[in-house]
Amino acid sequence: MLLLAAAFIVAFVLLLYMVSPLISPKPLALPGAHVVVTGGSSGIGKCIAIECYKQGAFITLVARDENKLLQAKKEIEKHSINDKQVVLCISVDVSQDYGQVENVIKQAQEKLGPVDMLVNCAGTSVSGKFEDLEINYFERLMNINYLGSVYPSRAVITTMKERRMGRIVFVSSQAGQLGLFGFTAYSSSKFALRGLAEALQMEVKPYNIYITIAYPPDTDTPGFAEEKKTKPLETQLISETSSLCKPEQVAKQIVKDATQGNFNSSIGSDGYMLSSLTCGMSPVTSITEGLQQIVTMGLFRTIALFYLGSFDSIIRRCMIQKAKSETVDKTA
Ligand SMILES: NC(=O)C1=CN([C@@H]2O[C@H](COP(=O)(O)OP(=O)(O)OC[C@H]3O[C@@H](n4cnc5c(N)ncnc54)[C@H](OP(=O)(O)O)[C@@H]3O)[C@@H](O)[C@H]2O)C=CC1
Ligand SMILES: CCCCCCCCCCCCCCCC(=O)[C@@H](N)CO
Repeated sequence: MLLLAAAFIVAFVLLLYMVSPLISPKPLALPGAHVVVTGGSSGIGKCIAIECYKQGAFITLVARDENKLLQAKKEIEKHSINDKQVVLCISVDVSQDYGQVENVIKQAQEKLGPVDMLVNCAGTSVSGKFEDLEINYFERLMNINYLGSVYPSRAVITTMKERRMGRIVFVSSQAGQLGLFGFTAYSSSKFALRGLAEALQMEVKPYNIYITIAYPPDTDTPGFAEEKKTKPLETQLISETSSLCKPEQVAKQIVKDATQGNFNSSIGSDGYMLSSLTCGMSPVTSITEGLQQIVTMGLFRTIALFYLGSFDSIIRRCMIQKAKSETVDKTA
């Protein structure tokens, strides 16, 4: 009986591997490709642009501040591998007006040809307790992190579908896989990207277009330095569970996953566990990935329960600490 079950499982796995070419996309060749990176003037976005440029791509950088854009352009151009490569800069706020964003994409396509890969990396974060966050932050983060990814994607999708090729990357966050203390506004805007990515992937897969959603942990960037200034202690302590990454490292992983057409892009062992644990109904891009999810889910849920327990105790300890220092203040 046991033997029969084992034989059945082996046959099943073999069958899966036989159909695997059907679900594994052909990698995108970066040499000569046109890659648009929003938020390409700083941090992770800039490193993604450098990584693509090093592999021979033509780059369009999109962000608001023109000086930062020019600075980044100079830095990226140091990594050229041939004298035909171009870095184009366009200044626009991706979160404001769809018409503006559509124009910018048109300009970029006129100069450097149709977009082969769009990386939506413009984004920002604010942390604080739900009742302390100014109410307009909830709108602002949705505008920048969510709509700021919808607009550029919407502007490139028709041409991608016509050409039967393309890649679109959304940069979410580990805080887009689990909601955590201090991130009521940020986490929701990053979770929204997951819904967008899944729905869009289902629509565009028959057109040979592949979507990647990346979930980086804390990454050492100018944006992160800014965020640290106002981060609640609880958020900081919980976030430290996951290690601090270098933007170059995160960028390399994202570019690799995007060119290969992987739906999920994560980094590190906690990134791997989180992605496996939260895979839900997201598409798989390889049989190995699917099998790993099936086998590890129960184990990772068990580990997750311990993490959740430790997060609760961090929050409780912070509360006690605060209460203590308040009574000291009163008696002083
Ligand atoms: N660093 C981290 O710890 C992590 C970051 N992430 C995500 O990665 C992405 C990049 O983060 P990071 O590199 O730290 O960020 P940075 O703050 O270093 O860079 C953000 C980039 O986005 C641009 N940008 C911001 N708002 C807009 C806008 N409205 N329109 C156009 N461009 C805009 C900025 O340029 P300008 O201001 O000139 O417009 C800049 O180029 C974000 O989406 C972030 O949420 C995810 C997980 C962890
Ligand atoms: C099996 C289960 C494993 C569980 C591991 C849990 C790890 C949780 C850490 C959450 C870190 C959130 C980082 C957000 C980074 C970010 O987006 C901001 N820095 C934006 O600037």
